[in-house]
Amino acid sequence: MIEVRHLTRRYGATLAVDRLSFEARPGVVTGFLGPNGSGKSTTMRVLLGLERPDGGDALIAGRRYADLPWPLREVGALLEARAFHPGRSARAHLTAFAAAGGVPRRRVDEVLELVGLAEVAGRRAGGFSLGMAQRLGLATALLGDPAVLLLDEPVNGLDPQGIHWIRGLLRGLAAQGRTVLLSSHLIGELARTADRLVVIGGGRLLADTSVAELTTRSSSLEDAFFALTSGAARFRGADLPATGQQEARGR
Ligand SMILES: Nc1ncnc2c1ncn2[C@@H]1O[C@H](COP(=O)(O)OP(=O)(O)OP(=O)(O)O)[C@@H](O)[C@H]1O
Repeated sequence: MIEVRHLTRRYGATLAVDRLSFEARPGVVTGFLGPNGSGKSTTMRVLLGLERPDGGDALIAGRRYADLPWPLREVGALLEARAFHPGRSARAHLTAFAAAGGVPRRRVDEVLELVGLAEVAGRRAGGFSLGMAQRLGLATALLGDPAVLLLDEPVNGLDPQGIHWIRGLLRGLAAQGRTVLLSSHLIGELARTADRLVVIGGGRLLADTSVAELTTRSSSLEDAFFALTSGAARFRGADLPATGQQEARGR
């Protein structure tokens, strides 16, 4: 479970996240959608304890990241594709991570198999294509067998076959009861993978809705996205979660 409650984060004069509230629940792929610069990565970085909020809370399994006893086993994250030492092999990278996070070593081969990197596990990760690097990032996220996954634009660099594969993987992980939060600025891509969509713009919640509902209310998903992000949305209010509605009513 992920809970973001009235989260605010500023960078100087820029209000990157503005009293944002939403939840991502177990068993569901939640798409986190917004144009470039809308605050998605900032929200994820706060959830992962990499940034401090100026206000509000960002909780995983009811706790702030810093208060999780075994973070690697509670939450797996993919923020940047090439977050590894280029001279290390994929196996060495994962083994070092496993040792640091208290994860049994046998899990390394399991995740290499899961992401389709078993055959190249001994190669220098610095020579990996972007698609292979994304797979290694996913393997790292899955290492601790976490109940919560936070993935920032995970399909970047993947070919159509890779995108198809990652969709199946993420849906399978949600079907096992995990919480999956998946960010993108592309609505079409998210709609194929996610069950629910949390849409933000300018750091604020614009809609919290199901893909099915958004589809029935608009002539196309792209139209719905443009309507929402241009401020012409009619979804605001109707689809806001209870906390957001209370806030909108001035509580
Ligand atoms: N470290 C930082 N210092 C200053 N401003 C920042 C910093 N990080 C983000 N911002 C600003 O905060 C706002 C939100 O950025 P953020 O990266 O969270 O958006 P995003 O939705 O993830 O965008 P993208 O889809 O391009 O990744 C932007 O205006 C950005 O310029």
